[in-house]
Amino acid sequence: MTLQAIKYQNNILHILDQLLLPTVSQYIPIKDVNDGWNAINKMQVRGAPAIAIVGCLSLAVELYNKSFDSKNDLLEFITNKLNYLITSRPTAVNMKLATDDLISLGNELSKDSSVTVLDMKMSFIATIEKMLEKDITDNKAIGDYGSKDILSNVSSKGGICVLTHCNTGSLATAGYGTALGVIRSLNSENRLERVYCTETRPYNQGARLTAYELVHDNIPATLIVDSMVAALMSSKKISAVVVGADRVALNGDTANKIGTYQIAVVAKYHGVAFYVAAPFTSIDKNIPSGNKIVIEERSEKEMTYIGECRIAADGISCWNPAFDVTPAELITGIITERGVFKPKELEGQFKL
Ligand SMILES: CSC[C@@H](O)[C@@H](O)C(=O)COP(=O)(O)O
Repeated sequence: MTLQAIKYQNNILHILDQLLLPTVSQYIPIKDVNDGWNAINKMQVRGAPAIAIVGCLSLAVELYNKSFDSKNDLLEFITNKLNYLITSRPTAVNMKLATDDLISLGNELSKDSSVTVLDMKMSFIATIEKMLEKDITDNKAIGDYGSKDILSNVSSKGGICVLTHCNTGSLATAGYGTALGVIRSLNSENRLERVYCTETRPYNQGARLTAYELVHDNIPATLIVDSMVAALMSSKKISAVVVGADRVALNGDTANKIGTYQIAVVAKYHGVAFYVAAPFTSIDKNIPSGNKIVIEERSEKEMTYIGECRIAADGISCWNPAFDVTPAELITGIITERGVFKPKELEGQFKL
């Protein structure tokens, strides 16, 4: 059975509480946008695509039981709720792009006199529900394109070793995953000898979540500490690094989990291909380059404690940026549901 971070049926939404993983698997109900905002902000759900899907579904659940006097009231309601959801976490762009799409749908429907208030409400709900399905289809396409591209650049016909960072799998998406989707595809084609996953300090998405998914799916995997990446590349044959993205700028600069940038630098030094796997819903065509990306800074408690146990010296000050930006020049390819692009080819995709 595949892992499911998001369970949605008949307008009832539950999410797997990722703060409790890997020791406890517990689903919690999300009954409205406030619950959605809190779950995203506390990182009970995380990962750029999952943040947008849960945020939007929390709105769908709230909308379902509400009635509106006019289409203007409905549009104002969803605009306010969506703009609130965007404030839950600032770096991933997916929630913002979903907001723009839903508001422009609202503007279109409000002008159409054949559409009733109820039609408009149901149309929002149906559009949001489709996000779940589309994310899985997109991830499978990412997996196929990515595995083909990686394999086309290796001479061996046998299994290869890859490295990934953070969690980009079923827990970060509607299912299958982006970078982890590429790894799943390599594995299902019997071309994966081993995936190495980093612990991903300070929140440990790699040790807690990616390792959990890999063990659950019987994928050959080895956990390493973040500071072992250079040693790994100098002592083992790593064919590629595949990571996800929270926001890709138009020039290909990519914000992803803190530590991604240093892995890209080390990969360049060792001549290892470095791929970003991300759906178009993670590409921000309004940002020309990575220096315009807002980087979320999180509580120092994530660094100074493990659970309730303090591990850092009392009184030390901390800096805890949750993401960093990998410059486009370090990226071999951006794997999307429409194919694999060089960073400089990305802009052209928005002119088609
Ligand atoms: C498919 S998930 C891609 C990214 O969102 C992922 O790599 C990542 O950085 C997640 O960060 P997180 O802070 O856990 O939300």
